[in-house]
Amino acid sequence: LRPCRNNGGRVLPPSPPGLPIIGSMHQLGRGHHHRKLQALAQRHGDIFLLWLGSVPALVVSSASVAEEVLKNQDHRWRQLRRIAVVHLLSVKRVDSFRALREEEVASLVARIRATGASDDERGRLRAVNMSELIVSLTYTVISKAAFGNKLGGMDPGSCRAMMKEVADLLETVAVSDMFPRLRWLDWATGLDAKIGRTARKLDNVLERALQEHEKKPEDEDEAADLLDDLLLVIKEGGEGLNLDRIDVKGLILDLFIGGIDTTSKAIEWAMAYLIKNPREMANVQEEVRQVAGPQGVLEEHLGRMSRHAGSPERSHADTKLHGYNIPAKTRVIINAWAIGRDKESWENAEEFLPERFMHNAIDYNSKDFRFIPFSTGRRGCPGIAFATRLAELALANLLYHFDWELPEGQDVESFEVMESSGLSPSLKSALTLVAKPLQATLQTSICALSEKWGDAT
Ligand code: HEM
Repeated sequence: LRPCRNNGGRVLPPSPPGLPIIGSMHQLGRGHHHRKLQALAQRHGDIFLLWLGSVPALVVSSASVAEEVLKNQDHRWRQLRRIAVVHLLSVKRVDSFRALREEEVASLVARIRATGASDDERGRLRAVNMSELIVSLTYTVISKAAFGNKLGGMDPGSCRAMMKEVADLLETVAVSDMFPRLRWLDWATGLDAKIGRTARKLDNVLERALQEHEKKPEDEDEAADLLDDLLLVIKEGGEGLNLDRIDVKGLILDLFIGGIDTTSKAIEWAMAYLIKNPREMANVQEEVRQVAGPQGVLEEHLGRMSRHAGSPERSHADTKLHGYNIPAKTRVIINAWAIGRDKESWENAEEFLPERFMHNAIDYNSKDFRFIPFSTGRRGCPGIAFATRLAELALANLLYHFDWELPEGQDVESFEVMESSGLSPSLKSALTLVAKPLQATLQTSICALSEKWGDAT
């Protein structure tokens, strides 16, 4: 209808044909939006406008346009974000949690051994739900880092259930997101009430954790956690700080929402792709086992491995991008998934080739816009060091301590590495694997050798 709509002399980006009232919403369907947006970009270009009801959204699908948006178009700067970057998630502070990470990863390995141990007379190992164990690892590490060993007096099970409620709400599309004038419909459908209930529950938990920390005597022996740090920053009041309780609770909640699922899914996806690509699995296991010590992988080993890796935004004012006029309040969707698979940027874009990232050839931390899992610029992820340290340590230990197989009846060819729908998609089905402990594997090889060569071995 309007490949290059001219709006009062202003040239808007091209947009797919829309329907009355709903605009282009029907093009998005119910899930896998990153794939649908990629297909639309193939037809309409790296930068196009999508009408979500009456709300315009600019979709960016190439590294060069993403660079322009993230570097130059974003002038926001938030005080809270600065605290997260400078005080809570700095490399130095992340270093200080090394013992916590190593302890929790060792406990993950022990849990896999225990859960997967054989319970039948043929000595067959049991399949382990790795998705569940991995998310429990990231949840424990982040909550202990944020609230200390007592987890702010929270019962871990109910806290996780509550975080799931929050994540589900974040994925719910409110009518008012698409049609701001129909805000009353969110009240009528009960969405407002549901949000209110979850917010109150969340606030109670965070308030309790906050009060416990405020009561804590200054000379208490227990090591400081991120909530202690935050209270100290506020007390010292530097940098013109003017934060209230809601800000403090909001920031801690951000760490939970931003950190737990993202990091566990990164580990889960890496495991799934390695299972699907046995040659890559063998290569990376060989390297991990050469570098690690007898106890497994410690953080000091990671740097010696060559495979070690060194919400919609809104434009606030009318602006120009690639020759197009972008009206104020347009949402911006950067399809990092499509950018990471762009054939212009990547050879064999759809293939799983970890060698691309060997020796840190590609900088995923803001300099190379062809690969931006953590976004970049002032909206970029402040938890990048926290996430990569934990994910690398966990993954390296999983690969060191076990050989991995699919459960009986499944084979690599039919194993589907496919994502679910949702804000940060996980695998469509939980990752269930058989973990053969290293010792058992060695023993099996020795037995095989003995059979082959007889007693001489
Ligand atoms: C592999 C793991 C992770 C990935 C892929 C990831 C990715 C991202 C991305 C793409 C954003 C920008 C979202 C936007 O544009 O609105 C973001 C924001 C954020 N991330 Fe992460 N993240 C990860 C882990 C973590 C961890 C472990 C933490 C904290 C412990 C964390 C804390 C945050 C926070 C607080 C924000 C919001 C920043 C702001 O509002 O300015 N993330 N993350």
